[in-house]
Amino acid sequence: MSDLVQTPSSITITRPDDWHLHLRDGATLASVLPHSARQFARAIVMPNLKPPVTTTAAAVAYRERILAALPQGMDFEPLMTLYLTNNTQPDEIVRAQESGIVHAVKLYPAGATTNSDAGVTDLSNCYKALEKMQELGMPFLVHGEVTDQDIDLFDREAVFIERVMRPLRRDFPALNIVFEHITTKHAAQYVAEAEGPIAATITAHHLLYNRNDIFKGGIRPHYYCLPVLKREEHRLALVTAATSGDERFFLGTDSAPHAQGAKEAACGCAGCYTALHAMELYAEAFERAGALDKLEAFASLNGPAFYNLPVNEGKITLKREQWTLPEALPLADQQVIPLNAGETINWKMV
Ligand SMILES: NC(=O)N[C@@H](CC(=O)O)C(=O)O
Ligand SMILES: [Zn+2]
Ligand SMILES: [Zn+2]
Repeated sequence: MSDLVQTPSSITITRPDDWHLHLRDGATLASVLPHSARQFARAIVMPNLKPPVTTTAAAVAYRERILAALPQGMDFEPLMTLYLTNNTQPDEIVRAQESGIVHAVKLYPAGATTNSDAGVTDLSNCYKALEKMQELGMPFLVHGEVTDQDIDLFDREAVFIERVMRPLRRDFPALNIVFEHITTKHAAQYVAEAEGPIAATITAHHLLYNRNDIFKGGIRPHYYCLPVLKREEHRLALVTAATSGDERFFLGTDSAPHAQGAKEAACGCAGCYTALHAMELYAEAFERAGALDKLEAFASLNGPAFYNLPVNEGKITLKREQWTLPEALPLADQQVIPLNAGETINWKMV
């Protein structure tokens, strides 16, 4: 008798959601939105536009632009977020909560990542707003990296846990927190073991790749994102967390479109574009871990439970079928190079 587990040729799960997505705005939004709307029923939409989405009024207007850009016949619900600044007032949190369309507030430590210049320089500036969020049950989404230039780039997430996350959670033990796009064994372990309301999103690329992939045969800018890919031991810890069934871990693609020229540059932007084929990449990662049976919890059930939203009604099917990704996709009047451009992958969403 063989103990080899046969991979199923297809898998059908509840329609998934993307709990961390960059849709941008204008013509770029129109280019990328159909990809996400095909893959996901809903998405937590990141507010790091230029200028950032710092008010409920701006979030309402942005949501309307997203819905206006949605092709006829597609069914997709954008879940809006506010960009926290040093000056965000508790009143703004109340307005956000009352709007019914803002589902979270996002922390960008100033200078940590793309369009974070208006971000928070010190969380102590935000304690009134955080108190209000805790009181109202408004989730706080955290880009968890310190920005000190004297901290090694690869250590910034682990240092953030000690310097920012622990004090934050000590001072606001009932605040609902999502540690966004975790990349280290330190973050995975911290989230799995912490007491109180905390969860984490994990991208497909952090489940599939490690930092060697950024430098395979030369520098590969399309594998550069923040937080940057880490060592293999960290990737393995993320796979263990995602496939554990622990409801604290759920799907967030962090698909982040940048024009080809902005990535293939002397100072290239951070962000991987996976909106076209995200579920296929997650299926690949879960299959390799022998855990396809855990994909539905991670992609479709754990996120709604954390955000206190209903689970989607529809289903999607992923087939074991090879297909080749395009070399490039239109992005406004330029193009975006998707992750895995020109490569053949093993799963296909029907
Ligand atoms: N992840 C990235 O590398 N980039 C994101 C910003 C972010 O999520 O930190 C972007 O907006 O391009
Ligand atoms: Zn981020
Ligand atoms: Zn992001």
